[in-house]
Amino acid sequence: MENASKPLLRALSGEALWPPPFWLMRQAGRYLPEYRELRAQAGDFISLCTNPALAAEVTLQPLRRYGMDGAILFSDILMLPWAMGQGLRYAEGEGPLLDPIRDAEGLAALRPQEMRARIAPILETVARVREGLAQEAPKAALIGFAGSPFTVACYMVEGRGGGEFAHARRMAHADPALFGKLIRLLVDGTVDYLLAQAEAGAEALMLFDSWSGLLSPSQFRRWSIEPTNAIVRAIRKVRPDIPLIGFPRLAGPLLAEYAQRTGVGTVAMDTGMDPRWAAANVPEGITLQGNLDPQAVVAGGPSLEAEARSILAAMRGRPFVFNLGHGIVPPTPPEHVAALARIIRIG
Ligand SMILES: Cc1c2[nH]c(c1CCC(=O)O)Cc1[nH]c(c(CCC(=O)O)c1C)Cc1[nH]c(c(CCC(=O)O)c1C)Cc1[nH]c(c(CCC(=O)O)c1C)C2
Repeated sequence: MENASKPLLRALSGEALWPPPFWLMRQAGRYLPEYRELRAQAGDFISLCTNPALAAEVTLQPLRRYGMDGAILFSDILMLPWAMGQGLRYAEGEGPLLDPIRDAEGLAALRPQEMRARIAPILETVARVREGLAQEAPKAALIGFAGSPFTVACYMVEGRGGGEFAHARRMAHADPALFGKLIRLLVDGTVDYLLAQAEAGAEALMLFDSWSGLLSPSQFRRWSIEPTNAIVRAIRKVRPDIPLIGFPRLAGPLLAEYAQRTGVGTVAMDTGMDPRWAAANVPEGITLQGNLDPQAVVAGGPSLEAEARSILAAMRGRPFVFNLGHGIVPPTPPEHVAALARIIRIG
């Protein structure tokens, strides 16, 4: 299937389509009973992410129910540090736990040279999802992804989520040489990882920068915009046309500078971003994506409809991909997602 016939790829490449294409962050996952069943079969989360048959199946599950225009590879941003040898486990109810890296010795213990071998099953998943889409959903495009260097570094230094990443942000100020070394390692690893996904069949690539909004403006430029721009330039040398989506969550007005300076063709808006402000301040040629509150989908009813319609109204006439402002949450009733899909399809 050519790019020309896939609405998501057209919108990501700058075309204003109406109704807009849509997909939803974390569209595969715990809110779906069929996911919970498969997850129970796989055992732990890392086993699921490294089992190509099961991970491909989980990736396709939401498309069967809702007909999204995009499938996002089922994996996690922390599979990159895992592939570089950092200890990682997912504790029930606690989220990811890593062996924290706080000094030069910790950083030197990583084994980036092993990354390619360890991601092999993830690349196999990408290839299987492409085959599955060709059979079941030929107009849907496959999105590959990675975390941005800063966001991944937050987890690598802190060892866990759930807070404000004080150790990571402090290291960025107190020892920028060490933090910069970690960021450079991640820039190189992310370029390799994303290009490998593209080679295996990913048709668009997204960088999740979930925590860059915690940074001061000067630190945001140094640790989010600059590394993202380095990744974009390196990918563009090999794949000049592959659509790239950046998601600098909680960036506020720095979203405009991120859009101008990183080189990504699409910026994703978080829940707090006013889509009218983004439409006025992000250059016209850049596609916008977002930004319905995931809690509106949990609630459903008139608020879901009104919120979705106001985003659609703000984005009309502009290259746009409808999505949420952050990931779907587990208590979301599956029928509310179906209602949302109907609202978007009407436009
Ligand atoms: C379903 C899932 C994922 N990760 C985690 C889970 C829950 C694990 C389970 O089933 O128990 C653990 C898992 N992994 C992570 C977390 C968040 C930890 C925290 O609170 O800091 C959890 C619970 C870290 C993570 N992981 C991700 C981000 C960036 C986006 C965001 O901000 O939400 C982040 C920050 C990306 C991610 N994560 C995932 C995907 C692919 C699926 C899809 O989108 O449909 C993607 C793109 C999948």
